[in-house]
Amino acid sequence: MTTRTSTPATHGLLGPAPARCLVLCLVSTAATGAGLLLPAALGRTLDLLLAQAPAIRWVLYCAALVLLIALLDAAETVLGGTVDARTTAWLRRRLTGHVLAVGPRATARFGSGDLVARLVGNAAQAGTAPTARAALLAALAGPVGAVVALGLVSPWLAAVFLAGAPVLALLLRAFARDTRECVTRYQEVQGRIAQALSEAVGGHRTIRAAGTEDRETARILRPLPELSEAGHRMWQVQGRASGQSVAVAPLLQLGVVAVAGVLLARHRVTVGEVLAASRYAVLATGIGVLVGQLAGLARARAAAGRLDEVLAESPVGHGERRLPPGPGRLELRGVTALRGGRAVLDGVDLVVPGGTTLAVVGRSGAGKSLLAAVAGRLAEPDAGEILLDGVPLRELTRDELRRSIGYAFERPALLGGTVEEEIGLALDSPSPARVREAARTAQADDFVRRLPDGYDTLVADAPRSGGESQRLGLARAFAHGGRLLILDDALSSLDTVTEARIAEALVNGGAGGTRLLVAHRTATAARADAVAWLDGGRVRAVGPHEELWRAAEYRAVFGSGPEEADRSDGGAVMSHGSARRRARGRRDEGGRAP
Ligand SMILES: Nc1ncnc2c1ncn2[C@@H]1O[C@H](COP(=O)(O)OP(=O)(O)OP(=O)(O)O)[C@@H](O)[C@H]1O
Repeated sequence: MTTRTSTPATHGLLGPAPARCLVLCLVSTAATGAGLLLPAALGRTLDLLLAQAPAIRWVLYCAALVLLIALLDAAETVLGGTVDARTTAWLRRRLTGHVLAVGPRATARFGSGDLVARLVGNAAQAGTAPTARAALLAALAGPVGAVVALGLVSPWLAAVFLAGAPVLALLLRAFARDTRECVTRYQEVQGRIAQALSEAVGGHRTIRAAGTEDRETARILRPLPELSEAGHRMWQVQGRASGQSVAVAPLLQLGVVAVAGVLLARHRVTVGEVLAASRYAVLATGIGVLVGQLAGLARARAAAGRLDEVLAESPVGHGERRLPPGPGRLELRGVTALRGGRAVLDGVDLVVPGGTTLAVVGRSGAGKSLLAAVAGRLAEPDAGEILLDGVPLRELTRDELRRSIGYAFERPALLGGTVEEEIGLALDSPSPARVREAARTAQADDFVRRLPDGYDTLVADAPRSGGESQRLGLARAFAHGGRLLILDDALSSLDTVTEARIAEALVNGGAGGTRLLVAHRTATAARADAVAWLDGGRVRAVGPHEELWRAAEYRAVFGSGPEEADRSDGGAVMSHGSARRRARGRRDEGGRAP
């Protein structure tokens, strides 16, 4: 079985565009190098001018260096921007693909709002990591080069600086640690706010209906004080580091210049070298630049850490096998699925012969939807096996699995594009004829034709009721045409006439293959070849609906009391064969509950 392993979001030190990042490092370091040459050139020029020697060449050198620094800075800005953009795009692509490969587990663990915050905000921050590293490298090269240059002017000058350097190093270390802590907290609180906001946006009708807008606003923004505290702490840490550096750096610069003055008095250095030394002392103590770069890197690394948490969720693995030719026989062997610490499905054994329809019924919470999810590998069982035509689903390739099993849900997600594209979503090259045929089977053709642009109407511009959305979802499942079709309560919003027509088309082969229907209506159960009665996560009985109907507890699943059962013997309680015949002749009765 193949599983993808996750590599960190930061993708090594150079990110996903290593060549560009390397060029950026070189350009940044070259700019720093040019900045280091400038004081030496200025000192030399000053010495020549003081000695009234020809200095034009050195003046030109200085001008060329200034021009070079400006050009390198510009190149650094452009390269940095493109590396940031490419890295961010790469991270977003990778994260999006990973979240979809992990499936509902990712949303269950992080929440959709928090995931969006990570994909949008944190990916952009983490995308700056390679440039932040390059900038820090160049920023470090400045002080290191400046100390070397001081040593070249006079070892005494370097010694003065190095005596005070440990204090600066300690300051930077404490700053990096504190910044990482508060930035991580800040981003985590932002994620919580995003999560609460996404819940509120999803439930805005409920909030409006309950008139709890103010309470909801307060709930979304409840973490604001925490966010503010983390933000203030961030500024405090930065301010303290800058303040301390302001106190320490000038003392070191003063020390260097004082020693340079003494050396000048003893004719050990020239006036130009004193000028150069004073500039190198400023460069060597350039902690302010380092503070900024370190803060940027801390933000990027904290954000990358949040992306790594998502990447650590392992995606669903798939096998290498394909299905042999077959009718679509579905078999569940000892399937157990635990949710919230309890067995929602408990040792389920079930066989759906190829080409037949099985209705799954049971009280609310009996585990029907989980069974439907597990049967098509939208969810994983904790024990047991699910086989399609004798092959365990987990051994199938992803494409084979999705090609073979179609789904329709109670509330289908319509993902954008036109109605035509939506119905043909699962097909590589959906033909208009197939899309229209599926829409007709799903009783969706009429209302789609009435849309402003018919099948070319954008889903977002297609006003539709819950039942119409359900029919589009059904059309999508019918167009799919796999050997197994799973309908999880996908007829629940339809009027009884429409439901009867679709159910009729389903069981009479309009959709082909084997069908597993989660059903709440007796009429649907009556049409199926067999019914699996699920009770507390176990299969209580499997048989034709009219046989099961004799049990009062089975009738109670549909909310039918004994009197209703007595009245029902000419209604939905009939052999599935007779149900089909009746449905064909008197479709308007198809959905009537007994
Ligand atoms: N991720 C989960 N964590 C905890 N419990 C869960 C989870 N998913 C499902 N359950 C529980 O499993 C039980 C079965 O859920 P399921 O949706 O399969 O029921 P159902 O039979 O389809 O119900 P209904 O007819 O109301 O749709 C429920 O009690 C539900 O709360």
